[in-house]
Amino acid sequence: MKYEEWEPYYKAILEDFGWTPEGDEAAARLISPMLPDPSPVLKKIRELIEGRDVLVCGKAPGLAGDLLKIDPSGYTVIAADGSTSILLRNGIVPDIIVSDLDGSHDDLLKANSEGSIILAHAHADNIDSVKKMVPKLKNVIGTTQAGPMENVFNFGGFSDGDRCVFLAKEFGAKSITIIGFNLDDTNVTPKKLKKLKWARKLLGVLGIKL
Ligand SMILES: Nc1ncnc2c1ncn2[C@@H]1O[C@H](COP(=O)(O)OP(=O)(O)OP(=O)(O)O)[C@@H](O)[C@H]1O
Ligand SMILES: Nc1nc2c(c(=O)[nH]1)N=C(CO)CN2
Ligand SMILES: [Mg+2]
Repeated sequence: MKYEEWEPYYKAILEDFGWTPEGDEAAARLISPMLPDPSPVLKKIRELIEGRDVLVCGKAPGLAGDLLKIDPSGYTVIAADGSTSILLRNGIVPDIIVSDLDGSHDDLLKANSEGSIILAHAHADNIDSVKKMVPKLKNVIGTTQAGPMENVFNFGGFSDGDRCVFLAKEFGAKSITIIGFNLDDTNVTPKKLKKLKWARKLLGVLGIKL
């Protein structure tokens, strides 16, 4: 999704959470010089997604059960952040992890060392994690929810799970199968529930009803 198309949703999210863009913009400027040349990683992402069946994994409690019903081997597996830990425990190394670095750092590093590409998302509230983790990662590109920079990308989407789906769309997936999502989960904080509501709305923009 082009930034011009994303921006109205971003503005509405900022307003809904009572945030301003400056913190996100500062985070993008912070991560930018920490990143290696994105071209080889972008090429790998395209190879992994374009024309391929993609499996997006969220971190809802149902993920482990959903994994019993599907054979991930025919898919490009994209993990939303915290779902990485559950996937690793089930013997699955995600091809790509979309993360704002608030899941298990050890599991993120383990998956990365075993081949997972990382999309590290910088926002106003994860600056310490960006500073700590990004220098330790390889095969990493940076993302932002604010205006993109030359090497800090915005493919659309807000929380890790919906950003996985926007990524799959952007890079031309043949199909997108979504597991480990429960957007009506009442067992979460009010802030998380608000993020899940946004996930439903943003997936709706892509024509995906969950
Ligand atoms: N019931 C659920 N609980 C948690 N995550 C869910 C659920 N259903 C779907 N998901 C997706 O799984 C992703 C898991 O990522 P993660 O737990 O790191 O959350 P996040 O996006 O960083 O949000 P937060 O800042 O609240 O942790 C979420 O972004 C969300 O889109
Ligand atoms: N400023 C800010 N941005 C976010 C936040 C958050 O907590 N604060 N959480 C997200 C979930 O992936 C995505 N973006
Ligand atoms: Mg996260």
